[in-house]
Amino acid sequence: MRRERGLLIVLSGPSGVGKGTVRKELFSQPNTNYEYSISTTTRAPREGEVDGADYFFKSREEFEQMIAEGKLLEYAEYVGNYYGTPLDYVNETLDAGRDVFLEIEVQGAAQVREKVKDGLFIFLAPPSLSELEQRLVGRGTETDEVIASRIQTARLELEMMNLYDFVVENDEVQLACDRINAIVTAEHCRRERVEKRYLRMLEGE
Ligand SMILES: Nc1ncnc2c1ncn2[C@@H]1O[C@H](COP(=O)(O)OP(=O)(O)OP(=O)(O)O)[C@@H](O)[C@H]1O
Ligand SMILES: Nc1nc2c(ncn2[C@@H]2O[C@H](COP(=O)(O)O)[C@@H](O)[C@H]2O)c(=O)[nH]1
Repeated sequence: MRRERGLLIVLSGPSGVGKGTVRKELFSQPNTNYEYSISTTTRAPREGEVDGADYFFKSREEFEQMIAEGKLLEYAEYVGNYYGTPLDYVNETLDAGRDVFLEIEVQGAAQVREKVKDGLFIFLAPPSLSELEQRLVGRGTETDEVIASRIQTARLELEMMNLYDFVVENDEVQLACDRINAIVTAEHCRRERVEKRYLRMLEGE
């Protein structure tokens, strides 16, 4: 029997909105059925970050080699560093019938949108721009200059939210997780219904 391909779930949104926080909370819940795709980056590890768990940390040369060899589903240069999604892991996991969860910035999400027509695209939005800035400042991982650059980029990114299937506000982490889980569940139901309708139609031919 043919195994059904998994669903590719893309969570995107501006830096500091809480994508990583929401993703970690989602994956800490025992009933979560998604597989997280670990990205590769040329950014230096932050304190406490582990190679192979938070990111696969690479040199620019290594990353450019991966681009040249077609090993990335998407990649983007974001505020001075490369970030990308390893292609093989995504394909192998989807082929095994498991859902894959990407947490990526908006340029990369736009590339995936072009390539994976049946993906599920969710934009995580902040309650306000000032709250976004407070979160970036409060995280304390970037210099003032980088924060200013990320806020400037965020203004452009927010304009792209209408290109997504769903916009989820991250006012409270648990609420945002509940909304995402509800969207994924609904998407599974919708696809199942469409497939069943097709099967009935084909049987009637
Ligand atoms: N709902 C929330 N309410 C208040 N603070 C939040 C909320 N969600 C996340 N934060 C805080 O905002 C900061 C940024 O969150 P996080 O690092 O998850 O953002 P991000 O979107 O993954 O950023 P980046 O894209 O730069 O990796 C963190 O300090 C986090 O604790
Ligand atoms: N296009 C991609 N963007 C990615 C990927 N992995 C992470 N990201 C995004 O980059 C920014 C910055 O991340 P940070 O860890 O330096 O704060 C953030 O928006 C991430 O979501 C990826 O594989 N592709």
